[in-house]
Amino acid sequence: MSKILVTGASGQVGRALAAWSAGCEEDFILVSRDTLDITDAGQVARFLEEHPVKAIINCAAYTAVDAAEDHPVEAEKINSHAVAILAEASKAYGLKLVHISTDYVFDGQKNSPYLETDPVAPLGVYGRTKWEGEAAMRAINPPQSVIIRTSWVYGLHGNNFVKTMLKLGKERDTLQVVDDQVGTPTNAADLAAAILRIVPQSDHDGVRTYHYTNEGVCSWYDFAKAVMEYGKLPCKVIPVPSSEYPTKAKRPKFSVLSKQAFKRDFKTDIPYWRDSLRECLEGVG
Ligand SMILES: NC(=O)C1=CN([C@@H]2O[C@H](COP(=O)(O)OP(=O)(O)OC[C@H]3O[C@@H](n4cnc5c(N)ncnc54)[C@H](OP(=O)(O)O)[C@@H]3O)[C@@H](O)[C@H]2O)C=CC1
Ligand SMILES: Cc1cn([C@H]2C[C@H](O)[C@@H](COP(=O)(O)OP(=O)(O)O[C@H]3O[C@@H](C)C(=O)[C@@H](O)[C@H]3O)O2)c(=O)[nH]c1=O
Repeated sequence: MSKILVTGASGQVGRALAAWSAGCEEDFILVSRDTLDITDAGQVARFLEEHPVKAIINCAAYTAVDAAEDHPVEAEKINSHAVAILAEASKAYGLKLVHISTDYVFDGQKNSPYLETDPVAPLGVYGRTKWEGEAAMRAINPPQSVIIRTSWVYGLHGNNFVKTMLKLGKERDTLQVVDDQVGTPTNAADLAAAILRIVPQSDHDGVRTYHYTNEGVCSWYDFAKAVMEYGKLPCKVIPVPSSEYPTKAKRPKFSVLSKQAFKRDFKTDIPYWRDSLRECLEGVG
């Protein structure tokens, strides 16, 4: 029976998909980099020759936003070139490719939610290489494929802002967090469920783009405060402007994504970010 291949399966979204796949009727092949390095076209082709795959969900990426500024070649290799490899392979074998992209393709100058059709203008290497990956996939145009852009993903596995806040919240009495960058957190489990809704969709040719995040809007400061509250940590969070928390890579000031297209096409509601965060942190504190 044909299976759904998940690449980058040891990352946080990959692990969330693995958790969902357990209760799913579909068969999955979950592979991490040591089994399938997606930057190696020969390896990808051999893997697809040897395994009965009908769709690929690509969760592999270079996601260290600041480190990418110093390692652009490595980021390009995984976020751009490897996406082209997967797209070519998907086209050659007639497979659907679901690829994940980011709010960091936008520059944050808008003040209403970004639509899938809005122009991109990434501020850093991570966003640029993710955009180049999207562009390569659209140019190759594998059948019935989807780019799903999301933002501020967290879960209890892997590296993410929530895990960082829980760690720092245990170590410190106060923490400064920027309040002039606004977006929407996304629980990796909710994202995994959204991706699994997309996989069977077959009403289009070529590549379609969707935005998917949790509902609502907040700053990183609001997000951090909520982590302390639901994680039952006494740490006081202090709002600061980005100028007081300098980072190697510039982040968008506003990166809220419109989810209207996803909600329309999949006729579904999306959980509010606070509800998903509370649920994720239940029992953690
Ligand atoms: N995290 C976030 O906030 C957001 C993430 N996204 C996108 O979602 C997707 C998943 O992100 P997330 O799960 O958070 O990322 P993680 O960094 O948690 O996981 C990425 C995974 O990719 C693997 N990987 C890296 N290079 C290769 C390679 N050459 N071949 C195979 N696997 C490789 C990594 O393996 P290893 O550990 O061995 O390096 C890691 O397991 C990415 O496309 C990301 O850009 C979009 C918006 C927000
Ligand atoms: C740890 C920390 C961060 N910050 C700021 C820095 C930054 O502006 C913001 C977010 O911090 P991080 O570096 O943890 O998050 P960052 O790596 O920028 O997260 C991004 O990751 C990539 C993969 C994505 O695709 C994006 O959607 C987004 O989730 O919070 C503080 O103000 N105080 C702190 O103590």
